[in-house]
Amino acid sequence: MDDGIELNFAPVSGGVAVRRPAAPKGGRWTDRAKAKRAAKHTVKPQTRSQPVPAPPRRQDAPRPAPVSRPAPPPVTAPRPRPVTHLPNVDPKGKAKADEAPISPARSARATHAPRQASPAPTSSRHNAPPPVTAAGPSRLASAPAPKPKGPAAPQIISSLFSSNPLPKVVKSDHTHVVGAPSNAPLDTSTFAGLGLDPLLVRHLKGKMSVEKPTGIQRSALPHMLSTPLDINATATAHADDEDDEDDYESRTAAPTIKLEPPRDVFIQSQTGSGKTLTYLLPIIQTLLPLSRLSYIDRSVGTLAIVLAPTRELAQQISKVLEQILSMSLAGASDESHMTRWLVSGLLTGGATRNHDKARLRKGVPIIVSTPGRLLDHLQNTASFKCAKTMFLVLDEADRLMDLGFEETVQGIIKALDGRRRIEMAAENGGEDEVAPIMKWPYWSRGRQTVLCSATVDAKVERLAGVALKDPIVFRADEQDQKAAKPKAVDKDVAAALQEANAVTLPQTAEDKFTPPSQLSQKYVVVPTKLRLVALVALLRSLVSVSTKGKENEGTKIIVFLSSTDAVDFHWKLLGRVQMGEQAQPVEDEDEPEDEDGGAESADETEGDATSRKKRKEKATKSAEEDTVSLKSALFQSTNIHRLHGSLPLRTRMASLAAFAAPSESPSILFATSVASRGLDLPLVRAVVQYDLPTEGGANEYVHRVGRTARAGKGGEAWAFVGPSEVEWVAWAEGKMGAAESGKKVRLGQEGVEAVLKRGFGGKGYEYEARATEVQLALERWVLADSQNASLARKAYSSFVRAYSTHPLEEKKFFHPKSLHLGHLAKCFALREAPGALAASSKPAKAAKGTNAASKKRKRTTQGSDADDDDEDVGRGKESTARNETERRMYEAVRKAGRAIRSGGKLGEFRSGGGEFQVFGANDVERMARR
Ligand SMILES: Nc1ncnc2c1ncn2[C@@H]1O[C@H](COP(=O)(O)OP(=O)(O)OP(=O)(O)O)[C@@H](O)[C@H]1O
Repeated sequence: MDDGIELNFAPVSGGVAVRRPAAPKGGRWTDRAKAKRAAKHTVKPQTRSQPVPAPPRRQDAPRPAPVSRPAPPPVTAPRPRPVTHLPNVDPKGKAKADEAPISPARSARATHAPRQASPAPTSSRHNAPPPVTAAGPSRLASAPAPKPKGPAAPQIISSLFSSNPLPKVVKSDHTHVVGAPSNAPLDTSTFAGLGLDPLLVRHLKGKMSVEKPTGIQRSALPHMLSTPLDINATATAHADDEDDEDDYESRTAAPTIKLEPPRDVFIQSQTGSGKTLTYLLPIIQTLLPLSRLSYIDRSVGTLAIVLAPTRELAQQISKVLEQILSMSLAGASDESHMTRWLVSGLLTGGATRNHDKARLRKGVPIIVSTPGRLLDHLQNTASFKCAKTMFLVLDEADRLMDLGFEETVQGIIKALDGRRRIEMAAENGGEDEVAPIMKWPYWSRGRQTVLCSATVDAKVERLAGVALKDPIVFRADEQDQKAAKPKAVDKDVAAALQEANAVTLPQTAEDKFTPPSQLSQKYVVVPTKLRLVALVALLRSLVSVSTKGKENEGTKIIVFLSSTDAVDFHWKLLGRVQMGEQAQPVEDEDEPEDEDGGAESADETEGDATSRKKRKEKATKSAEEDTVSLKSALFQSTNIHRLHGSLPLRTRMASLAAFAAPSESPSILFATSVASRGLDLPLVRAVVQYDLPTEGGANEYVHRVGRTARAGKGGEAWAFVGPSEVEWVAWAEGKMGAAESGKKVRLGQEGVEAVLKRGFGGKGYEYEARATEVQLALERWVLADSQNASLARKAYSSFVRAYSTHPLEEKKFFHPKSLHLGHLAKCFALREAPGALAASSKPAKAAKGTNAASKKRKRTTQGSDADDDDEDVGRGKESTARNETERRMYEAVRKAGRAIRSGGKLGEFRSGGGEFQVFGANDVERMARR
């Protein structure tokens, strides 16, 4: 039957890989043949039109149970024709009417009357599954939960939409307003007026399009630029010695210059307000004049260190630094020659230490580093010269604390102090014993520590206490400047605070976490089982926003998830899913033997087969790890990227670079909180918090939304909120402070129905059929391959685990007991909750368990078909069941359509019927509560 539907999906690409395994060379031919086979399996075609028949050897000697792979789908099973066309969404978010697809299910939907509000409880994480079904509610109440295992057990799945109304937008007395940009450059001052060197002013304007300072720059720069090195005094000292025959002698004889040590600085300002330039410009301006001194070169060692909590952030800061350091030195007011000794270096975990050491030996005047790697070099690299360090910057202080770097930072400070003492002592005496060294004239200037954070909490104050001495506090706000400028605290108070090892910042409204005023913050209340399709719908409408006329400004969106497993899963799922007739047939795990390998495989033992399988899995994993972008059939010409801390460094960096690169096409980045702090990704138009932060509360929320609406630009933030989590919204609003005093931060609610309609288009309730088709396609993808299924289960388990780690204060919104595990499975494209959840849903203890304990757990769960390590068990049965289930589900949807039509009048629509409203999750829920 042809329903006249045409395909309109972006072709699915195999993804862009960073590197592919090289073709094997040399060695025995058998080794080469094996390697070739492994490589072939690595890059596997995504679909096959027909299952490949198993080799005869396997037919003769069938493998012992358990069955480790699904049987191919029954060829004769009547498969309803799926919707193969999702209309594109126009910039206003409406699907074009003439593109509206037609399918039996959909045409039924298109004619039904609006649904009545049902008195039945709304489907939510709190509530039991909706009881109203075509087959009657009694079935739900009385039917025992189906057993997940065994060929005879029918796989029971739920339809997405029930007769219960979707959560409505709640009318509120307060309005959500988008204000004037609060982190934009100001028109009222100039960099030159703040005391910035004309060379830097020219470079900022000409090469970086930075013309006017932002609020925090205007506030902090005058103080931070006010303690220049007295180069003339040094130069004079040397000029006096000019006649010295031995220049080296004159260098060692340089006088010590008395300098007022600059006060430490605490910079607190909104995300995207330009804190990076606020501390980098003074460092460069202070060190730049040293370029005029002929005896200064890289061998002077390190003079400034910037610490950032993550590799991505360190790399980003290093890039900004390089950009500034690349400025032209010609045309300086003082005509004396300047040398290019001021270079920067990046030290992060993941890079080779030997490479770092070689650079450190040469000397790196400005270092950007992650804390662990820096401390490592301080402790183990003798050639690391850092005694003269004049600046230490702790960027993203709150993240440094969250990631547990307090002790590392303390260690770094101690090590720097130690090196400084030793070198000063060596200069002051012992010239006879050791080789004479250059005398450093700036010891008296000391080391200035700068601490930056967009948000301040008790942990940050503690770090400030550890790292800062008598700090001066800078904020973008005028009022705060006044309070902070003279002296943050008087001497006695400072002494007391120092003793207490804490710095207390002046209490103002700013102590609340302040998001940029121009940011449009929205939330949508989504029933758990609709989460995945609602995400697809939202992303479809966001990427469809036209960026015509703006060259290389394709929309960029970041989606935050709670675990690395969830990131991997959603990236792969949405990047690889295929729609309609393209949909994935079940993959036959057993590849036909390669001709070359035939002779060898005749002797192959079970052990060989196992190791071959392992090799194959390893090769696949490695190729997967290297892939940085995928193209999805769900979002036209959109690149999909991912970022999390478990990816190899090269993939993390490549993913980030690919996402950040200017491009015509839209891009989506699935990320964990690793992307929440400090990352400055241009053109991020929207941030979607699909999983609300499990750590860091409102603070983390503000950092995440701060990835958009930067430096005065607009942006929107979306939060997915479960029906049982709605009170979180008011709580989060209460934690945030508005940039303009007297105002409150409000999140505006958008209806889930509106989101679905915008994303899937169509008239009336057509979006339901389209959402259902998308859901089924996603579920098919999961079931098509054991690795996909494993990924889905892991993501599911990790979600539950992460969910239970919400801090006590937030437990009232995010209690694991309120999770409806059956519905939750749906949003991981699983048709039922994985049985292993009983073990994995006691997260706190299980996750913290010892290795031995986890090994024991693994052992005890072996053989269970839900265990990740043993996922293949029973897959064949599962596969057969899924096809049968899918067929029945389509049939039920069709029947609903027929019933509506046959009455000759519009009937009340009930999506799905009978079994499709029944969930098999009760048992699992009970297990999870144990
Ligand atoms: N004066 C300025 N004029 C225009 N753009 C600026 C100015 N200062 C900084 N920017 C730009 O604003 C963006 C955000 O800057 P930056 O990353 O330093 O913000 P931040 O305050 O450190 O944010 P976060 O707290 O999120 O780390 C960058 O792209 C930067 O180039």
